[in-house]
Amino acid sequence: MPASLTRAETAKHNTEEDLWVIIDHKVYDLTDFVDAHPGGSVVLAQVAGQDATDAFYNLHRHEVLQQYSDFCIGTVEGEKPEVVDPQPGDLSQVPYAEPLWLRNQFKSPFYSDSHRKMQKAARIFVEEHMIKEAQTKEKDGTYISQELIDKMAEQNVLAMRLGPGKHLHGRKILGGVVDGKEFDYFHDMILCQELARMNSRGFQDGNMAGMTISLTAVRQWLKNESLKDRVTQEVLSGKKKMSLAITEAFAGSDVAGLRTTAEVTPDGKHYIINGTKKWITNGMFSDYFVTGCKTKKGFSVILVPRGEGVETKLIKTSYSTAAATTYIEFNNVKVPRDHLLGEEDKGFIVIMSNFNHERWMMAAMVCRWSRTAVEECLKWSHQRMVFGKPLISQPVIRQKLAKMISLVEANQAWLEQVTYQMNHMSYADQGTHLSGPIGLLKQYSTRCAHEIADEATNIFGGRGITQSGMGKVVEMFHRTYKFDAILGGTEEILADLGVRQAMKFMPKARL
Ligand code: HEM
Repeated sequence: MPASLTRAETAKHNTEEDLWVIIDHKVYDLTDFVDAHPGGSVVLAQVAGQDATDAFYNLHRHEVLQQYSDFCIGTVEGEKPEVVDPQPGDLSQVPYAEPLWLRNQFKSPFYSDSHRKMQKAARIFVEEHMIKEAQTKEKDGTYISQELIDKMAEQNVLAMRLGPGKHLHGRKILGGVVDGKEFDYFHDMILCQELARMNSRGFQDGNMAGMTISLTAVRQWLKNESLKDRVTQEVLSGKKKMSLAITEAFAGSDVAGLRTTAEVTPDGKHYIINGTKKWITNGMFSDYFVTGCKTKKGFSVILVPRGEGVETKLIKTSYSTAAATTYIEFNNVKVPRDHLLGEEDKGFIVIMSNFNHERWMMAAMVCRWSRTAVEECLKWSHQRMVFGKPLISQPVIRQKLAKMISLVEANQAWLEQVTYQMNHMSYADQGTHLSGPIGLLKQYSTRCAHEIADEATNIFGGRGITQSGMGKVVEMFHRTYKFDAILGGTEEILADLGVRQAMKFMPKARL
């Protein structure tokens, strides 16, 4: 039991040599921390012996108090802490901080008990095992630990990332809360949105994003069954890593402009691959590269194991190098011919069919990120005092919040509609009927993120452009939402795709 202390007793400890303060009805002995305090000793001396709740929350995130809880020596007699102290798995009580289906007052036709159990288990897993590493790696730029990969493999988190399918049958997910057979696109969406809560955009990609977008293609298109099974087993058990290597410095979306070549050897048994790839997520630590190449009469996709002639170099982008964004050089790399995905010269369909799931995942994640930015702004504008009043008492701030909330809610509602369609369509039908809507959804999500990041940064002011402290979440969101606007297809390409796909079904109607 923490000690019960009076305000009068606390007031006596009012010097730099003996310094207590009250924060949210709890007493903290900061005597041994004064010299180490990042904000310096002067500010602490100014509030020594006093209630420093407002001063503290104007300058620090609540998580600082959780990290330094050892300094707490008791609670003020007859008083109770008021600030919510979130525990792993908790839902946020801030309005609009969770999608409507997770709020007690609201109902949704899309979610079953199984989805709810999965959400809870995923949140606890992320909070207990991932957030700390994510935030550390985001800062120091090093890659995900094998320990975390092993933990994700053990709980089948890696397998879930590929979406629903046979690879999940017989697997128990997150300690058995969901059977692999019942896993659908809503479970998939929930996982994406819970992972996005790590607030570490570079690490988010560093966390096996390469596998998520390349093993799917191998499973769908590689004809050599034993090779397919072996690679799947190696990657889903976390022993090997892989990435998708399509983009080059010479060409991105226009596959026809790619210059990496794959020439068949005179005996017809191998390809010899030459060329370069750029911005390849996870390339630095990948063992396999699903690589787009020019072949005799077109474009082909080939599974290239790391080996002689493959060289990888780190590229620094505006998010963390934890993503392991890579420049790759293939110099006379010899690969057996049965490592081809689909048909030779017909690789376009392999890449195109793979894009839907990737783009939809990105839309789900960026929507969740946008929501986190809204939550941050609601909390901040509620607690921040300006001109003697909370920031939220300014009508201009409420207008900004109204716009941000509306964008997020509209985005989530559309995402759920598309997800429902995915649950009720074959993979092939999704290619025909959903690639347009998914393209539009992704470009809309990132356009919304653009607006939200802009407003959120202005609400946070200087803190919104500072990488530590109160505005760090908004700062990262503003700096990194563009990755979602570019990776997997730029907004312009996707908007165009959406309209062109729609025109394919245009009847000969007249006004
Ligand atoms: C339990 C008590 C406290 C702890 C553990 C603590 C810890 C910290 C930490 C870790 C930082 C670095 C920035 C961050 O991570 O947010 C910081 C910054 C700061 N702290 Fe504290 N602090 C405490 C109380 C206070 C109080 C009572 C005041 C003022 C009256 C204060 C004033 C500041 C200031 C001015 C900064 C610099 C903020 C900035 O750069 O924007 N701190 N503190």
